[in-house]
Amino acid sequence: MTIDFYYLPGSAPCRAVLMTAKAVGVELNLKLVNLLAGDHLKPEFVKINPQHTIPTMVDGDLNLWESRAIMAYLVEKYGKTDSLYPKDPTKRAVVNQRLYFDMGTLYDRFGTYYYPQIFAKAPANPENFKKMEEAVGFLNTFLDGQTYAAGESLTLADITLVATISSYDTAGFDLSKYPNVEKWYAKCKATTPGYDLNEAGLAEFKKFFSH
Ligand SMILES: N[C@@H](CCC(=O)N[C@@H](CS)C(=O)NCC(=O)O)C(=O)O
Repeated sequence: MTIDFYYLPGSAPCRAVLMTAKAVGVELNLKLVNLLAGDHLKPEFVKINPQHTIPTMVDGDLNLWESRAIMAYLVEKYGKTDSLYPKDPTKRAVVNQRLYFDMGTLYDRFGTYYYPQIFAKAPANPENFKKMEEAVGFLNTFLDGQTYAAGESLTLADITLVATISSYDTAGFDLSKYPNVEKWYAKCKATTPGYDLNEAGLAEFKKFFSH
């Protein structure tokens, strides 16, 4: 069965799903959605996802959006093991905490600081910059004494967080003040399946920050 995947290579949540699919060994039928051309607002796409966001996945009767929900679905439905999203409630709780932290805090604060500058030519807001620094500081603390974001092995927490942190890096945010994050980031780059797909997407993403 074909899994349709509506995406843009540069989008951080899309990059996270691409890496997850690679890690799980699932092939996605890639369908580009050009946000700048308004593809996501066309009736045929709104019919699939009324919220008109990417990433969006269609697998049989299931239309699914929200990157972290898609990632969890791919592992649960197609993963040969549960290592990326452990079934054990205690382990899964920690992975979930990191997934929600990424969505509600780390990635959210990135968008709050950078996107008005990029898309609305608004001036930088130093208060929002401090919030971003605080969020990366939280991640640095979570990583104290452990190799990966939710313990000693790679999980969906790392995949979503590395998509976000690589966006910070690409935007020119200085990670050198966060040694645990730097070490973990290097480890993720070397060990996350499909990290090359993230790199390729970042090349697109970078264009927004180059002028
Ligand atoms: N929390 C969502 C965020 C999705 C999102 O905001 N995607 C952006 C592109 S990166 C988008 O589709 N924007 C167009 C819109 O909201 O209409 C996720 O993780 O999937």
